[in-house]
Amino acid sequence: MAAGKQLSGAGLRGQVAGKTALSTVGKSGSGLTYRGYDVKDLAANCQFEEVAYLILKGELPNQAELDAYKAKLKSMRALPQALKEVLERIPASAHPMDVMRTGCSMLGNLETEESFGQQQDATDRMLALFPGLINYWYNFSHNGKRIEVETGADSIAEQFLWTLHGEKPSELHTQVMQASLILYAEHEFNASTFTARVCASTLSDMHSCITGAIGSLRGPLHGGANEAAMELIEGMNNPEHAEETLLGMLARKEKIMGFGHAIYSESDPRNAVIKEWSEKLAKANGDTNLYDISVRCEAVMWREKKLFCNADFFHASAYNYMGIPTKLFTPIFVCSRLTGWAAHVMEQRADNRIIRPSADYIGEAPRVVVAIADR
Ligand SMILES: CC(=O)SCCNC(=O)CCNC(=O)[C@H](O)C(C)(C)COP(=O)(O)OP(=O)(O)OC[C@H]1O[C@@H](n2cnc3c(N)ncnc32)[C@H](O)[C@@H]1OP(=O)(O)O
Ligand SMILES: O=C([O-])CC(=O)C(=O)O
Repeated sequence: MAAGKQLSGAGLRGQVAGKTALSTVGKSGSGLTYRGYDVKDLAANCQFEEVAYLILKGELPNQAELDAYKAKLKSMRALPQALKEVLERIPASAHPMDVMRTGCSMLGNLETEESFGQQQDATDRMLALFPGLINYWYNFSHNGKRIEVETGADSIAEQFLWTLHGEKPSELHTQVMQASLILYAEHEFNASTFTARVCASTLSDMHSCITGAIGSLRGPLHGGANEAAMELIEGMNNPEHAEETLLGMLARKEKIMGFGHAIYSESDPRNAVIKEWSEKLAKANGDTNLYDISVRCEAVMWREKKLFCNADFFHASAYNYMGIPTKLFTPIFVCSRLTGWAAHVMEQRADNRIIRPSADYIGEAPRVVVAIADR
């Protein structure tokens, strides 16, 4: 269990709900490790596929294993025709997280996981296909274009940006996306992962577990916070306006998205990494205003409330600098957290008991049914 923050009360906070060998969160108030490796070390030295391999299989791959894994994923990018047809029927007004949820569920109809022996292949297929899935829908519904998802992209990071923008991304953008996917990959018993594990505990199939997890991640208190943070900062003209806006919101007791965390007490270790990339992108773009606004928000929130940026806050400006539409922010989180979700499903299956907690009853005392004519 994570330690560091006072954890008690509603929302199952502080209650151990199972065991995991996948990650530790907030052990010393701020740390995050995947299978024993510090997330900052991984983000500085690895590609996302190495980290996905680590989370799913237990160890970092050697070069030959990584090459084979990337080649496998590359060969699994094509979208089935029936899935394309479903995506083409979803309107442009739909939320992309609903598109992800439907796309994942449809894939489960077309390529059903028939036995647990197929769990790794089912996961790899989703890892390979999700970036193309969301960007196929986005380009078709917004620009009337049927894109080619079998690109020459070398990695999942490159594949996402390539299928979105229709061209090979810059080295800088690919690097940022690699880091971002690594930072979001795994986080112990967060709401969406716990959803996946509850579903897995009934011995359900992988696509059902992931579809449920996508629904949980969608909310603004969880993954949806990166989009909500963007909507907040894009309404701020400059750092002074940012300060004024936040003070007003705090006075009205409004929640500021992208700040605070259920487990961390001092800081979110992912923030420093994505903040640094956001600054680099700002400088490369020759316009640091959005970054400067974000930095001021961070200072005001700490000064006023001792609330720190979580992983989502500086992702907003970083993604925006890369020309990613705001409503696609949370689907990127899906493309990454899929690794953690699937690994938790596998871990749950390996030592399963159906998850079925109890409730304190607070309803009516026992009573008898009164005939309908007498009510
Ligand atoms: C990838 C992720 O999913 S990271 C999380 C993304 N979510 C967000 O950024 C949404 C904004 N943040 C929040 O809503 C919360 O901080 C959560 C949901 C992340 C954690 O919730 P909790 O564990 O219940 O928060 P916590 O117990 O630390 O809250 C303590 C107090 O700070 C307040 N608080 C916490 N976060 C914020 C915030 N972002 N803005 C304003 N006040 C806040 C709470 O309302 C609470 O006040 P109260 O005691 O008067 O009721
Ligand atoms: O752990 C949590 O509560 C939220 C989460 O998934 C994350 O921060 O990545």
